Amino acid sequence: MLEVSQLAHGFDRQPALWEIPHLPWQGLSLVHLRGDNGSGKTTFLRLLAGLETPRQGSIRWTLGGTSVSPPCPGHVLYLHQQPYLFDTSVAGNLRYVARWNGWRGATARDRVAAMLERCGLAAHAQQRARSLSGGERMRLALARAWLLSPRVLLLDEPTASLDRQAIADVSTLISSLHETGCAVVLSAHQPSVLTERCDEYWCLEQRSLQVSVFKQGVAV
Ligand SMILES: Nc1ncnc2c1ncn2[C@@H]1O[C@H](COP(=O)(O)OP(=O)(O)OP(=O)(O)O)[C@@H](O)[C@H]1O
Repeated sequence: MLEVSQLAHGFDRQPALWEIPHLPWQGLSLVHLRGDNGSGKTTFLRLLAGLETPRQGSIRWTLGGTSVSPPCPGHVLYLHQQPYLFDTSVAGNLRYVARWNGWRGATARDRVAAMLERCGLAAHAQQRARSLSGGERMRLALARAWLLSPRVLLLDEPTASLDRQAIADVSTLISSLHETGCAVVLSAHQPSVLTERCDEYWCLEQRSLQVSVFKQGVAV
């Protein structure tokens, strides 16, 4: 699903943050991207989403049998740690996506209502999205992404600054999304219930990417 070749990226005249000769990924595993502060995790995720253009090398996503370079709008989504929310109600944020999807009338209403329930936001439907707590904001951003049925979600520190309950809630949602067949790469500094569920680790260190894969807790 993902094929990265000879990738290198840096800013201004600085040396490359890292060099990644080859990274193939089938998109089935739940991936935890880790690395020290400044190792280039956000930059890597933004490159995979097509929000930056690599200095060198190529990134190809295979979606529905077609190989494409990012950006892949609606298919490969990047979610920032403090996701942008439209300045309207919680339900309004989801209705916006419903319209984008071409849903109208009862179809749109039912799907928005079902997603609000699924993400535990039904009681907040009429609240202004920007007044939500950090955990609720992330759940709304995930709900909005989910309505788009993306093939890949790239999550930048989705549980940073959240308390234990909010981490558990967000983690459950991300796992559910992953179980629907959406490929997920998430960056996180702290181990959490979410990172413990990951079965593949991409570690940016010493200007390179180390990959470890686990099956039933055993490295393969
Ligand atoms: N637009 C930019 N212009 C110049 N330098 C940048 C830019 N974006 C990132 N950098 C630099 O690239 C390096 C990697 O940044 P990045 O945010 O990708 O790291 P990170 O691993 O996500 O860090 P953290 O864990 O602290 O969030 C940092 O030194 C940062 O200052």
